[in-house]
Amino acid sequence: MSASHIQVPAQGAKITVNADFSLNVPDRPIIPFIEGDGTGVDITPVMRAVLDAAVAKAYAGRRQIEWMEVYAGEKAVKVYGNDTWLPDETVQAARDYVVSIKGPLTTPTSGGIRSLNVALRQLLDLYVCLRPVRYFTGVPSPVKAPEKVDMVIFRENTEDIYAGVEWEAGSAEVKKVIEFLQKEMGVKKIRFPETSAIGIKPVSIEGSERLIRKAIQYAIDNGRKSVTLVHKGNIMKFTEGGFKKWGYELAVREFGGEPIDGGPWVKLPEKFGGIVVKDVIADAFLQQILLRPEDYDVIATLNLNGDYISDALAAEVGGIGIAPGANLSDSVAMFEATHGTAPKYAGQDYVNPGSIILSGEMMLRHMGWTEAADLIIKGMDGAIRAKAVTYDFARLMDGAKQVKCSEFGQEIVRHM
Ligand SMILES: NC(=O)C1=CN([C@@H]2O[C@H](COP(=O)(O)OP(=O)(O)OC[C@H]3O[C@@H](n4cnc5c(N)ncnc54)[C@H](OP(=O)(O)O)[C@@H]3O)[C@@H](O)[C@H]2O)C=CC1
Ligand SMILES: O=C(O)CCC(=O)C(=O)O
Ligand SMILES: [Mg+2]
Repeated sequence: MSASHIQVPAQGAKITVNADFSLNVPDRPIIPFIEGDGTGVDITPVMRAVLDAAVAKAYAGRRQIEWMEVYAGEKAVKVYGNDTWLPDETVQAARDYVVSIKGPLTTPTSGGIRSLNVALRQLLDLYVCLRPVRYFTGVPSPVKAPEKVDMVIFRENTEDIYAGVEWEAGSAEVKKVIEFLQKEMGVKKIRFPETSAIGIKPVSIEGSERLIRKAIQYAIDNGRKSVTLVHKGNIMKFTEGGFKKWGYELAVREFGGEPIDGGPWVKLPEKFGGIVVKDVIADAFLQQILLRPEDYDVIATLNLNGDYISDALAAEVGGIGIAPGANLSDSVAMFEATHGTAPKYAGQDYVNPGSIILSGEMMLRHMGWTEAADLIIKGMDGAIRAKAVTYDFARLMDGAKQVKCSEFGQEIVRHM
C-alpha cells in the first residue's frame, strides 16, 4: 500500500447516500477530481473555475465546492511512482465521497496498460454511462436539422467486449482457449486458428436489465416518448440478441408494457407516460440518426455500441468537444468528458472545455444544485450565440471569434 498523497480540504464535508439512494449534499461538499492526461491540464481547471463561478452566483457564498485532487494516469505515476496508474486511494475516494469528476485518461493501443477509464467503471460498478446529446443554437453541425437531435444514451458500462477478457495471437493462453473451443465445444468456425487472437463478450441478464431499467425509469421521469434498444442481435444472437429480448421482457414484467400489434414493440401504460419501447439493429440505427433523428429519444445499448454511438451523435450537435457524460452506479457518480486526451493539443490552452464543463453541469444537477446548473447552460448558450468559441467551432462558423480554452470558460461566466 503506497503512502497517501491526497490532501483532504480542511473545510467541507462528504456527500452521503440514504438507503433510498437519495443524496445528502452539505453546503460545502468535498468533490474529488482527476485532472486527466493530455488536454486534461487545459480543460479541468477551466471546468473548476466555471463551476465555482456558477455556484458563487447562484448561492451568493452560501454554498461552495471544496475541490480535492485525486490522481490517476500519468499524473498518478509522477506523484506515486512505481508504475502506479490507478492508486487504491483514488478509487476509495470516489467511493467515499460519492460524487466526483474526471478529465480524460490515456489508454495505449495494442499493448500496454488496460483502460483506466474502464477500470474505474468496473471497480466502482458504474454500470450506467449516461450521455445526453442536445443541440445549442448556433453550434456548427454537418446535418441539416441538428435541433431535431435530442437523445439520451444509456450505455452499459461494465460488460461486453470491454470486460477485457482476451488473449493475444500466438500466446500459450490463446492456444489453450482455441484448443478448448475446438475439442471440448466442437467449434469448427475459427477461420485461422493458428494466428487468431480471441476476445470474449460477456453480456448478462442482470447487467442488461439493470441498465435498461434505468433507461426506462429515466424516460418516465423526464417525460420522454420512447426507449430504443440498440443491438446487433441478428449476428450476436445470445449476447446482443439477449439484451433486446431481456429488455422487452423487463418492459412487460416490471412496467406493465403491452405488445403493440403483437410485438415485439411494447407500449407502457398511461401512468408511465405511454412510452414506447422499441428496438433497432445498430447499423440501421447509425444511418437513421442522420436521416430521422426525431424518431429517437432515450437509447439503451451495450458498451461497444454505446461508445460508437455517443461519438457519432456528438458529431451531429457540435462534436465531442461539448458532449458530456456521467458514469453512475446506484449510489456513486463519476462525471467525465466524452472525448479523450487529444494529445496533440495538450498544454496549449486550445481545446474546447465544453464537454467537461457540461459534465460538471450534470454533476451539479445530480447534487440538486439546479440553479447553478441552469447558469452554466445559460452561460454556454450565451457564449455560443456571441460566437466567442474555441477552434473546433470557429473553423465551422461564419464570423466567429476564436478564443482559447480558458477564454471560452471566461465567456461562459460572462454570459451567466
Ligand atoms: N473517457 C476517456 O478518458 C477517454 C479516453 N480516451 C483516450 O484518449 C486518447 C486519445 O484518443 P483519440 O482517439 O485521439 O480521441 P480524442 O477524443 O482524444 O481526440 C480525437 C479528436 O477529437 C477532437 N477533440 C477531442 N477533444 C476535444 C476537445 N476538448 N475540444 C475539441 N475537439 C476535441 C479532436 O479533433 P480534431 O483533430 O478535429 O481537432 C481530436 O483530434 C487515447 O489514449 C484514448 O484511449 C478516448 C476517449 C475517452
Ligand atoms: O478508455 C478509453 O481510453 C476510451 C474510453 C472511451 O472511448 C469512452 O469512454 O467513450
Ligand atoms: Mg469513446
